[in-house]
Amino acid sequence: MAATRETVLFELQKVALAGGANLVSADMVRALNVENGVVRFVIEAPDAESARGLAAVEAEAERLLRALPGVDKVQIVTTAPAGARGAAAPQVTARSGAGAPPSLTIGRHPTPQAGPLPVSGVARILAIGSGKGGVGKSTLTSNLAVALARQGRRVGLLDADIYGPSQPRMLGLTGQRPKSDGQMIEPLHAYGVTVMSLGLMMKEGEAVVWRGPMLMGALQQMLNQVKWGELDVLLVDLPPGTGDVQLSLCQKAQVSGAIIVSTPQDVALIDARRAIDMFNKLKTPVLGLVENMSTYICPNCGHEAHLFGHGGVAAEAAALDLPFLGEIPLNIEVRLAGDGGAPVAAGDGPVADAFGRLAARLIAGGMA
Ligand SMILES: Nc1ncnc2c1ncn2[C@@H]1O[C@H](COP(=O)(O)OP(=O)(O)OP(=O)(O)O)[C@@H](O)[C@H]1O
Repeated sequence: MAATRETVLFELQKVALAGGANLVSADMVRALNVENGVVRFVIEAPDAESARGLAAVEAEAERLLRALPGVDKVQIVTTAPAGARGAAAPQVTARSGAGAPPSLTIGRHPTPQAGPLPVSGVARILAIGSGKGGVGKSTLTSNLAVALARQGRRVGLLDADIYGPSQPRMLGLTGQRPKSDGQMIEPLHAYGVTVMSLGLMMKEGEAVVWRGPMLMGALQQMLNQVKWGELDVLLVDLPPGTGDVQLSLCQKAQVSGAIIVSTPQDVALIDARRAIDMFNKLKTPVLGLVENMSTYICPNCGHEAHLFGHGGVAAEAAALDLPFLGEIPLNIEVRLAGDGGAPVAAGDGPVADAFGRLAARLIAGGMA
């Protein structure tokens, strides 16, 4: 029997932390990915000092997961957000991956730069963020990119979700490698979208263990050493939360705005608020909110249900005086299509239409 996200989370609930909480109840598990017998996730500690004290917790989590049937490999990265109490510098430690950056030229220290710069040939950069992991930010990014391309826009997608780069899989590019002449990288293309992902520069299953400055350098390279060509819009799929990548992107590139993805539950909305706060502090305009996993329509009987509630994100947008950009239904096709490397927005049907409407709204508003 294959391990699933649910069985993994069940095991992780058994990993106790000091003070009586566990890894799941303390909301420290990020970017959980269970695929082909490999379990990967990030433990996000509140600060570097706590991160250093989590070796026993990591070991216990690894022991429990390895005992699950169908699990061949477990990769855990422990991280603490930049600037958190006790963190002299952004900290990332890893159990696997041996600490070395990828052998390719990606992942170097940043070159000095006065302030945010435009990316040559790219008219707009849109950051797609979320406060919480697993709300469908990567799914939304790939499908929105495809929907925009279908409406005639020249679209690029940069997968900067270093903890769990999923765009190569979602866009059917697994196994393909971009070519590099040592100076510039030739991006890949899928469904009319120009694609680059840090995941494409790493060996399969390799955990990213770069520290803050290294990350900043890698992101700078992704922006400036990739042959993006002429683009109307470059979508950047950010990792969940409010960490180094968000900070680096907004410091290095002239980001036109951020779109925040959330599910309707209160707990996701609380985290979404944090993400909005961060973009405000970074002086990056928040262009609006999108509700994912909104209404569930039963494929058999057409009955509509609101598994995670409905309308929470629209209400939040109104409360924060931000535009509500649209909603994407919860639909099994979205997941199957993403897992199968053929985004649902590339086809026809109600979900593809929902992404089409979102794309049209952004184009009409001059955002894409
Ligand atoms: N509207 C939807 N309907 C059904 N399944 C969805 C929907 N949106 C996303 N999913 C599924 O939910 C899971 C998480 O989505 P995704 O990886 O896009 O989230 P994320 O926010 O990018 O997560 P991470 O924290 O890993 O970056 C995936 O299996 C995806 O296929």
